Amino acid sequence: MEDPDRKTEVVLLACGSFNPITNMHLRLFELAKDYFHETGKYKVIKGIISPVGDAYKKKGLISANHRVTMAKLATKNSDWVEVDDWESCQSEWLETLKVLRYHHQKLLSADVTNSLQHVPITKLGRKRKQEPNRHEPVKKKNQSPVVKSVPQVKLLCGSDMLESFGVPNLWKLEDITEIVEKHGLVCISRAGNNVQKFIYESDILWRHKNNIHLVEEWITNDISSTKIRRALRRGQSIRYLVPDVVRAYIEKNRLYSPESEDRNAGVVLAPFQKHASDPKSSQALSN
Ligand SMILES: Nc1ncnc2c1ncn2[C@@H]1O[C@H](COP(=O)(O)OP(=O)(O)OP(=O)(O)O)[C@@H](O)[C@H]1O
Ligand SMILES: NC(=O)c1ccc[n+]([C@@H]2O[C@H](COP(=O)(O)O)[C@@H](O)[C@H]2O)c1
Ligand SMILES: [Zn+2]
Repeated sequence: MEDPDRKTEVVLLACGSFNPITNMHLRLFELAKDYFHETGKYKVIKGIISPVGDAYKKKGLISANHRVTMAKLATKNSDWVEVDDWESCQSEWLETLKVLRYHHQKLLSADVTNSLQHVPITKLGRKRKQEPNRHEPVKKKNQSPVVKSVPQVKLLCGSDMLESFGVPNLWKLEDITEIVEKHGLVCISRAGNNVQKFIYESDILWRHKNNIHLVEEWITNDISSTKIRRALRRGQSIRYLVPDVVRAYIEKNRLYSPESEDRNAGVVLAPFQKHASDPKSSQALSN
């Protein structure tokens, strides 16, 4: 029997440039975890940082190799947030929905593997033949079944990312719908954004507002990667704004300069290239 007090397990996935990762990116995870635990209904079991690939073509985006390394250094002392480089290793830019699907699928496969490990070897062949790809709770002899649902993968973002859903040609309406319908979104407030009004003004977001978790950041902190890169270009200190190991890595490799800021200058951002001709994405959230 399913325990009604059992908490829903959640994995938080943050997608972005992380150019470079800042203390604020790490704070996003802590804020979201506190929020979910305070509801009493969820248990956050893992946080994943997925730096975007170079094919995103954002102006000033330095190589994924460096961005992933910095994110790994920044999270090496965390016992629950990790970096996944699958997205950044793809040769083409990937829609965020595909990244969410990938991580959900990965958890599903891990869960099935774990379940099968509990099934006696003699039964494995038969079980596989009868129920291909079925995800079933494992029933041990003389025990109640171990009901284990696969964790939900929720997209963790700042309010600027949520509001970017309204930028023409940037997101496909069907992607936004699947993100809020099947996965869910956790959005941390960010200075200058009025995300509640934004949700109110979109029928799709309003319909799924129960799956959009808004987290107020009371101890405000407006660090951004853009400001970090700007300070570095000007030879100013970034100490206490990014983890010290990240600062040391940037200095050692002389990562940000006026030249690096010019990378991809004049190049069209991948989502615009991909969606410009798609009428479904032109006005993603027009009502
Ligand atoms: N200060 C912040 N408050 C809330 N969310 C934030 C903050 N900084 C970053 N985020 C969120 O972190 C995710 C990754 O963001 P991203 O890599 O673009 O960092 P950024 O600081 O916004 O960088 P850039 O200035 O280059 O756009 C996004 O969802 C973004 O909204
Ligand atoms: N249609 C989409 O799925 C879509 C569009 C724009 C940006 N994104 C993602 O949002 C993130 C935005 O990062 P930046 O704020 O650094 O540009 C990136 O991970 C990018 O891949 C996804
Ligand atoms: Zn950003």
